[in-house]
Amino acid sequence: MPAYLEKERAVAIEAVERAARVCTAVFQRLVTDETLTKKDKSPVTVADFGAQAVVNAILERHFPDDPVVGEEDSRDLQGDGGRALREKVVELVGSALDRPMAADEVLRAIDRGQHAGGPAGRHWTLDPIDGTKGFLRGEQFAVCLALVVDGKVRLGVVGCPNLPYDMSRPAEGRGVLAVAVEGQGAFQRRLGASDAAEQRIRASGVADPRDAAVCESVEAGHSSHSDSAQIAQLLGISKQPVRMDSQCKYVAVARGDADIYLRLPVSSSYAEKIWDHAAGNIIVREAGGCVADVSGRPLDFSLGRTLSQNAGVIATSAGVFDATMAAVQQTLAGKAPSAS
Ligand SMILES: Nc1ncnc2c1ncn2[C@@H]1O[C@H](COP(=O)(O)OS(=O)(=O)O)[C@@H](OP(=O)(O)O)[C@H]1O
Ligand SMILES: [Mg+2]
Repeated sequence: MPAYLEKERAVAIEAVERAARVCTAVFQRLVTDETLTKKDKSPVTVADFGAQAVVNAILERHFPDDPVVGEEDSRDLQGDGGRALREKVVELVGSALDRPMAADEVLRAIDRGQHAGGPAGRHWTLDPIDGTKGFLRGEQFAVCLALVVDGKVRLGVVGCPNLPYDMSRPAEGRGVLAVAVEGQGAFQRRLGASDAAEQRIRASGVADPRDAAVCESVEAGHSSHSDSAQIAQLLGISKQPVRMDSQCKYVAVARGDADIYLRLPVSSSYAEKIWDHAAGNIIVREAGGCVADVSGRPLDFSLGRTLSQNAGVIATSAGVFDATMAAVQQTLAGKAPSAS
């Protein structure tokens, strides 16, 4: 008998692999091109659309009835105004899939990502480039794909083209694909190696919070750096936090590079998007770690396109979860994030 979600796991890995190749190709071709500065946002736009089209086309081929909650839609690619961008994306998608695709097929593939999500049945959720700013800087970004069944994340794949495979031996190459299926543990393999061997990954066994390493967003607008400094102080942590873009932070906790990921709300009006957390969430949990929001509630993926009943995210290895939550609550007590 095939293992639970065996086909979905294989297809999701293939889709993330191909989408990651799209992103890397765009980066090499456009961001490093002398005519474009890294301030130019167009490379990320082309890669975002291209990666979403590629993943959605692969999902449709294997699972035609499964809807997708994806970050992008095709509006900017339509009509005369969208022609230049559309042509670039169509060419990119054709070469990534090894078959030409007509423009309307590409737009339709992108728009398969417009599902509303919710509690019933199956849907995929996709962030074609998570950490767009990291992508443009040539630092960390990730292609993230997850399957939600009956409101719960059951499968997650995070492709991290720029993450060292082994943090203690960075010279041995970059490119990590992390994958987890509910009940089956979390694994990593080398991104870009089709027959790559998989290695089980586990969150750290750190028990004393003073020994913990913290990671957080690069952008202070996405997670409060001042609150995290206060939490680290309460926990007796002297090491500086590692700042990294994207769901690579979940992978860092899942394989013990870091022990605590803090995402501390800056504004009470921002609702986290499910595609920014679904895949990373199951990878950390299957690696033996814990994930909750700043109130200690589990993340609720059954409510549509956002985590509307959660605020922030705390992901840690199991041994430091309680202490971290206590420090988070002490720090945030009586401090309402601004409503702007
Ligand atoms: N205000 C606010 N608060 C919290 N999160 C926000 C906010 N605004 C945006 N985003 C989402 O953050 C995603 C990037 O993830 P990170 O914050 O972990 O990385 S980064 O350091 O900011 O690059 C980023 O994902 P991408 O857009 O895919 O890069 C956003 O979806
Ligand atoms: Mg994102």
